Amino acid sequence: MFTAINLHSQPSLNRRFFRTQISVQLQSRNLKISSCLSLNKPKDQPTNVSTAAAGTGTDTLRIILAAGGTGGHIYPAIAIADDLKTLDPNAQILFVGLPTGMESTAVPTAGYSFTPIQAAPLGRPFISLYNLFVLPYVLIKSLIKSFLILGEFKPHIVIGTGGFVSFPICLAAGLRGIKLAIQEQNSVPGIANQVLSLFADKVFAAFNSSVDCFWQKSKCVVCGNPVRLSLRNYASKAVARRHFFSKAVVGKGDGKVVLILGGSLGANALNVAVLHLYTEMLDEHKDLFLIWQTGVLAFDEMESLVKFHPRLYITPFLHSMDLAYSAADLIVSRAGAMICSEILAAGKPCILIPSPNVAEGHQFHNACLMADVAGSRVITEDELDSLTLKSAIEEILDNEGLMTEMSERALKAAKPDASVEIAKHILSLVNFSSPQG
Ligand SMILES: CC(=O)N[C@H]1[C@@H](OP(=O)(O)OP(=O)(O)OC[C@H]2O[C@@H](n3ccc(=O)[nH]c3=O)[C@H](O)[C@@H]2O)O[C@H](CO)[C@@H](O)[C@@H]1O
Repeated sequence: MFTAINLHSQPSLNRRFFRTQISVQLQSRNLKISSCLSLNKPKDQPTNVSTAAAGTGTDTLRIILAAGGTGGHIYPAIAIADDLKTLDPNAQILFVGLPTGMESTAVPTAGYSFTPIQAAPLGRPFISLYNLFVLPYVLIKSLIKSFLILGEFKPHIVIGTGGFVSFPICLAAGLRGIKLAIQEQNSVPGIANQVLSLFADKVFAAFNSSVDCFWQKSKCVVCGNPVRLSLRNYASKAVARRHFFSKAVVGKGDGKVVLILGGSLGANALNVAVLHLYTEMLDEHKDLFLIWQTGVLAFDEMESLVKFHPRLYITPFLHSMDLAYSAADLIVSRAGAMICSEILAAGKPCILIPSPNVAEGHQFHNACLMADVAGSRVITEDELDSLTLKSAIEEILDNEGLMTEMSERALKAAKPDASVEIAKHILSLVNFSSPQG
């Protein structure tokens, strides 16, 4: 039935193939990322701790933002930094993250100083070589580096938005009695943020449900997730669609656009399902357009298997998420907390496929919450195949009334000003009033 390639016949082989691909590409990508580090440094920005702190008077606000690993932790930190800068343009901001993580390029690109530290993920609670030897060694090393950074930069506050790299510097700040705030994106907090909440002055939670899980409920304030400034203002649908498709094909932009997102790293299960359905869907629906973000690691593989189609845009990573959200009528995505919050802010109907491979199954809880507040459809990875996904997409696209209802509910549940609210809380935590009033 499907003309592209029959991957169903070899599911286990496929998974193994993807895993091998991932580890091989990861190694080469790490090399590429570290070598781009210097190329991506903004010229007008200081690039390390001492130069970032240099010239700062005693009355200049100094903030460290600790974030890393994936976009879901890095972009909320950048959103908070942008709003802090709007409120206090003189504030000195330093980001701390992994030397080879996505943050090492995303942060300098956003115009902020970045200093790397090595860190390791907290192990699960069982006895293993990793937990007994590797973790304590890396943790002690990263704590020492964190104390040095704190001593040199002298921040008034440290803000952690997650990723295991944020743990040592936040812990060091807590131990040194420096003000500490953490931001939890998910509906269920991870263990690192639970531990850090013991030292934190404030916990910015995205959802009420995560407050219920925190040991330190009195420190929590529910603000929503900090959505980037660029995702709070959208271009028109027609302009956005012409960014992805040729004018001759997209015309006045009357067709339907489905945006497929695998999260900042991509999602193999979703890629395989889309690979099986895209030709049939595009053939059956002549007004349908697909924007498909595969993730960097799977892109070469997917691109080599996909046949060119003028109504298909395939990319490893979307650098203009504002245009992607604006172009879309329907979004099919993993249930990462930031993407969920951005979908609400954009007011779009969505189908969510939560990743089963995340701590405490938090994406499933995020997806259930989205179903509750915005009527989002949820397909578990066990249920996911091309037929299930195709009929879920068609059910929504064929029902204008349902699409409008889902959009309205999403907009009603959105908290687009979360980042401004968090920035204001931070200024009051450190007793700095905004020069902007
Ligand atoms: C595998 C994993 O650990 N996933 C976690 C990670 O997801 P992940 O990093 O995928 O985070 P989200 O899906 O929540 O957000 C991704 C962020 O990257 C941006 N983006 C994404 C794709 C793209 O092509 N371009 C782009 O700019 C999005 O606009 C968004 O701001 O952090 C989330 C927030 O803690 C968690 O809920 C997820 O469970």
